[in-house]
Amino acid sequence: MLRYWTAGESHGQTLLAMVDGFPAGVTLDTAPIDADLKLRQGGYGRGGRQRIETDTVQIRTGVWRGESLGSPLALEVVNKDYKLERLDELPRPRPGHADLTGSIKHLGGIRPILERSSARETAVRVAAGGLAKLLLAEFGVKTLGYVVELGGEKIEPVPGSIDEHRELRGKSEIYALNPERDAAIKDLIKKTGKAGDTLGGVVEVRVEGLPFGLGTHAQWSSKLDGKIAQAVMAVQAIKGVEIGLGFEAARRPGSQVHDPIHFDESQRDTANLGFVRPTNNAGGLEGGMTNGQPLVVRAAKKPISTLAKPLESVNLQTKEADAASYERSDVCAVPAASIIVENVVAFEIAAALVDKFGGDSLVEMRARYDLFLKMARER
Ligand SMILES: Cc1cc2nc3c(=O)[nH]c(=O)nc-3n(C[C@H](O)[C@H](O)[C@H](O)COP(=O)(O)O)c2cc1C
Ligand SMILES: C=C(O[C@@H]1CC(C(=O)O)=C[C@@H](OP(=O)(O)O)[C@H]1O)C(=O)O
Repeated sequence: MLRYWTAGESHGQTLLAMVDGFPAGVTLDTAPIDADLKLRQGGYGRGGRQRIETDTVQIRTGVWRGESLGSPLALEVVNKDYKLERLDELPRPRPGHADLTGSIKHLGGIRPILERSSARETAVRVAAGGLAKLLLAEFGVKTLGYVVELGGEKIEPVPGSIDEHRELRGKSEIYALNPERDAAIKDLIKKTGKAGDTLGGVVEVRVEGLPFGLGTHAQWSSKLDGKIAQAVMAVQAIKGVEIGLGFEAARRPGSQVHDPIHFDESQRDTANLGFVRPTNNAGGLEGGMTNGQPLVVRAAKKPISTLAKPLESVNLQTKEADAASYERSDVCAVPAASIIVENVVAFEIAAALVDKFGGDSLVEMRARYDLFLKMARER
């Protein structure tokens, strides 16, 4: 079973992800993981913290001569802005953040809560997802996350392959796939920030090259749609998850939702085994299993809760009305969220791949993957 946990405070010494169940024999190149970490720090609208940090991953355990050992991996991203001595401070709780509820739940202060609830922790979730993507790449699986809506403005991707789209995302400061929209959306973020406010948006993740049958129909807790929904909803500030048509499917008759099944002999040797679908409204998942089509997941991110023009709050000692605390903050982190959501989805897919094909070693996984494709084609 491939799984991970994270540890670390936003302004603590370091952030850690412990990854368990990762197969032996995978070449662990940290360059693509560092590239993801850099993207996660970027995107137009990020605040002052990102000028302090330069995130890179160190793989502390589970690696020998550049290859995974099949033992647990400890991934580390060190914080530069280390200042935990401020744990005793008592800021005013920010509406929308974990401050008020966390401090009551733990019968303590706000700072210990904000230190751990902070999305700084997503640096090591992205690192764990980046590691998972190294495994996925061995099986020809490609992932991409990008922004499709920001501040209520839809940003329709221009047509293109996943590789062309990766290039487009690389050139966009808002990580969208429509270069004509960048300037206006950046302007919107700038104006909103100047007004002391913040913006949310919608990100989409596409995954291509998936074989049939990752996940299962047989047990609720192992259905891949459920696993993906949990991983994505557990990203800070994500408030909704859709797979394929998502909520729109509820508004249409069945004939305009379900994807007809055709067979194309020329695609028999690809991951879809020749079963092609003229539409992909299911977003690549039927019955909790991948169905040979691209996976399409969308996530709604709420606006940042820390406002430069703070909302009403309460002084927790005097219980008197006072403005919520503000030091510094992102104005918009939707582009960063597209990378985070991509990587948490990638981890769940890698976990499902390990479940299906065995996670002891890459060579065994490959042999079992090839055997499965052969048996599925010949059945
Ligand atoms: C990439 C990213 C950056 C974030 N930056 C901030 C920030 O600068 N200030 C803030 O108040 N919230 C920020 N958030 C959101 C909070 O972490 C989040 O709203 C909070 O932990 C409460 O959790 P919830 O929104 O999931 O209920 C960010 C979220 C993400 C994904
Ligand atoms: C540090 C990161 O994001 C942080 C997420 C965050 C929050 O409340 O979630 C609050 C801010 O922290 P700070 O008060 O130190 O500026 C963000 O910068 C990061 O993503 O690397």
